[in-house]
Amino acid sequence: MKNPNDGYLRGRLRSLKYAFKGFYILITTEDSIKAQLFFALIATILGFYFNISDTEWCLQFIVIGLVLVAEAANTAIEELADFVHPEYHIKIGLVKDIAAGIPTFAALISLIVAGFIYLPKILLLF
Ligand SMILES: Nc1ncnc2c1ncn2[C@@H]1O[C@H](COP(=O)(O)OP(=O)(O)OP(=O)(O)O)[C@@H](O)[C@H]1O
Repeated sequence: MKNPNDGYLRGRLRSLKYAFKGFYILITTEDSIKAQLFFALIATILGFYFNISDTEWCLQFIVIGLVLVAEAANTAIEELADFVHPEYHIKIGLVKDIAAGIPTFAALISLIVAGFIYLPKILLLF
């Protein structure tokens, strides 16, 4: 929340503090984020193993970021939905289903990118 006594710089620093607080909450408490960080680690190991190019590293990090951002957005929407309406409601169900679609989009795109990067390299092994 905005503090009216804050100047511009102090306001920005306060926002940054809250942003890192959210980041810390996500990486320490959210199982879906932890799972995606684990997959990111596996992808990084694969990247070194197959010696992927600089462009492929960039694409890989972009889709890892996309998936993590999507999971974070899904988490925030779920938290808000549970707070606004903890009881069963068909609209809350719809909101949560749509929110769950966000990381699904990102995951499907990341699978396609992974296919482009790794399939040719894996096929060369046989
Ligand atoms: N309050 C509610 N009202 C109606 N349907 C709900 C409600 N809460 C959850 N649901 C339904 O159950 C599904 C799963 O909800 P939940 O909150 O458990 O999400 P999740 O993806 O399993 O959560 P998490 O990411 O924490 O594992 C939702 O997508 C929705 O269809």
